Amino acid sequence: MRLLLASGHSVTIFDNLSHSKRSAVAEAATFVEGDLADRDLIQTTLRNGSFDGVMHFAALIEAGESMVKPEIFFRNNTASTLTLLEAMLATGQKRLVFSSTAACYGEPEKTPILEDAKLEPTNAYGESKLLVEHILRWMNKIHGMRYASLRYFNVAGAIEGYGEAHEPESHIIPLILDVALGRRKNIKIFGQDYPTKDGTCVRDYVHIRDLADAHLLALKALTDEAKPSRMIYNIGTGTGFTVREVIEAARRVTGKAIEVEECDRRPGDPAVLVAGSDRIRAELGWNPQHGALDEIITSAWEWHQKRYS
Ligand SMILES: NC(=O)c1ccc[n+]([C@@H]2O[C@H](COP(=O)([O-])OP(=O)(O)OC[C@H]3O[C@@H](n4cnc5c(N)ncnc54)[C@H](O)[C@@H]3O)[C@@H](O)[C@H]2O)c1
Ligand SMILES: O=c1ccn([C@@H]2O[C@H](COP(=O)(O)OP(=O)(O)O[C@H]3O[C@H](CO)[C@@H](O)[C@H](O)[C@H]3O)[C@@H](O)[C@H]2O)c(=O)[nH]1
Repeated sequence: MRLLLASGHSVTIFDNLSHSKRSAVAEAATFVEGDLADRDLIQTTLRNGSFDGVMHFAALIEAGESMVKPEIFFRNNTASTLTLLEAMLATGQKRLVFSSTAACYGEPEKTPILEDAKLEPTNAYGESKLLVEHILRWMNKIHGMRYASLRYFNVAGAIEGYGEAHEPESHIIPLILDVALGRRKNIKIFGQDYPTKDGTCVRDYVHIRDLADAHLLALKALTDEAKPSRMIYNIGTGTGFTVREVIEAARRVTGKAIEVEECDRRPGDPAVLVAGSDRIRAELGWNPQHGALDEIITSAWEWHQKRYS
């Protein structure tokens, strides 16, 4: 949103505020409070403006929760996305950037994961997003909908006063920083027996600023009819870190001890998710600048302290 505004775009945010606050929306953006399931309101919103494209971020995002209540993920992430797509078709809006996920892959056969790797999610969250990718393929084939599906790996870090906060918080870096700030007693490590160098899960952490750049590039490509009408890209750095390494990096950055508690595995977590992102680098010129883990955590820490101190 902030990068779009800074690049001269007008932005309309459509969100039901189920997992966010109105205050996160920049003053310069138009805000519509509504649910993805409300086709009439989406259509009215699309008709009220002139849009280069739709960026679709709205979703339930906790892989762990999806293994307890899968039905709400299929309803909210899959069925309601279909409602959005129907509204787009009805209003002649044919460009979409979709927030997909590394969770579409499941447990990879090879690392780094390339976009044509097998797609076998290990959690219902990933499946709910993969189903959208399948729907999009047909929307492209039959209706000519132009789309970019960006499979984010683990997004983290902060930019220009905007950082990572989920409601409730479930993500590893903000949780660790909560411990550093004394807002939580310890960080739980989910699983110590994964086939990784220290037994904890490996993830590829990508800075939110680099992710935002990828969205702008994708939108630009969608408006260029000479570019492919269907794009699928991994968004990650190509370097993975174990949970213990992330905690160690946070200790370095914050100077705090950060107590840990060793816990059982969280159902549905793949052992290793590391991106091969050469395709978006080659085709769209994506050039991530903020990939170093310490830099990501430093930006997150600065933001976290301001927010909660
Ligand atoms: N954070 C990550 O590491 C990560 C990684 C891969 C993919 N993604 C995807 O990126 C997107 C954004 O994730 P985030 O981390 O900012 O999560 P978030 O929870 O902060 O943002 C999701 C937003 O969607 C809204 N929303 C949910 N359901 C809605 C509905 N039915 N109608 C309207 N609004 C609704 C929520 O209120 C919230 O503001 C999601 O689609 C997520 O699956 C995130
Ligand atoms: O208290 C915690 C929280 C997480 N973890 C572990 O830390 C890693 C990262 O977990 P988390 O931050 O919850 O992210 P993921 O479950 O990897 O999922 C994120 O990254 C995915 C892409 O890789 C996205 O699709 C999801 O939306 C996003 O939540 C995982 O191995 C977890 O098991 C812990 O050990 N303790």
